Amino acid sequence: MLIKIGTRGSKLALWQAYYVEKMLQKDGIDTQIIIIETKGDKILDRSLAKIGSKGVFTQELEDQLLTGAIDIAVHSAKDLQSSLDLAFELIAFTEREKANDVLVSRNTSLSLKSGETFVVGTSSTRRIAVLKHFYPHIKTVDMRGNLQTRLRKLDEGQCDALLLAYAGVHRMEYDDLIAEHLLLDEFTPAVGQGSVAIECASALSGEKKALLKALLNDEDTEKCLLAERAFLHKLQGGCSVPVFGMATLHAKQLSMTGGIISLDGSKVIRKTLAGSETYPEQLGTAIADELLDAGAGQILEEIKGHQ
Ligand SMILES: NCc1[nH]cc(CCC(=O)O)c1CC(=O)O
Repeated sequence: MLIKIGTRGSKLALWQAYYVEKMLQKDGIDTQIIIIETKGDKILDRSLAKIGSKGVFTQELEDQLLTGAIDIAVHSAKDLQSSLDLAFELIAFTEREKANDVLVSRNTSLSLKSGETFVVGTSSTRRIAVLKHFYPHIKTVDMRGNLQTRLRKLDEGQCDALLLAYAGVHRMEYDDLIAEHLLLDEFTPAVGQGSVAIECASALSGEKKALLKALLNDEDTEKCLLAERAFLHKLQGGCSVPVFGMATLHAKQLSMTGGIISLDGSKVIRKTLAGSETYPEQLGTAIADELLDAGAGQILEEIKGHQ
């Protein structure tokens, strides 16, 4: 059997595609990697919030799923919208890498905790808001582009450090530049961070779907991601809204922390609940409901007014 794998062309995206390819090849499946450029790759001079985050990294891949030019699209799970069109399905989530954020710099003695003032490059509304809340002495500059572009900007002196997902830094083998691992209680990651999601057209054959799920899906990660994505869906957050959420599964106990932070970092609402691993979506939805009861709707309105 041949599986055609669609991916964006950045180094991190290709790492993810090769990772998936290796898992398939191990079981004797033939593969072909097809690189597809998305709007998010082409437009680098505007923030994601301004482009309109919906589908910026996924639209062109979905177009090719429909034509059959590719069988699967490989995504960073956190780049995916919280709900897909009915014509598409997520059939697998790969085992999650450590989900925390890291501070990256050529000067690895830098630390947010030190109280020293320095400039951090990031364009994530979540990371900017969390910095303002916990580390108001830190200055930020907007920084988009793939990891290699950001590192170049760091080397050009546009900032002293970057705030990035550990998963991407590790996969690109930049571990030596990690100055600090950030706490999950402060920098709770974006929904899906660290996992690779496999999308297919709903019309893909049942045989291919079953095989792909069997070879690529990590059930524990899937349960966590289902909870997180239900949470995101209920709060209607795209990747440009500073909503965060992370579920974990220990000894069959599913637990999740989810929250929202205002853009200026002044208001944070965060809840942690435990739930049943059999119904992960219920847990995500319950956390979203608790946040809405605690005033999340008002923060969401403020953010929409801003963009
Ligand atoms: N928004 C871009 C993006 N999408 C996925 C990752 C990192 C890897 C991952 O979480 O799977 C990154 C870069 C970053 O946030 O540092």
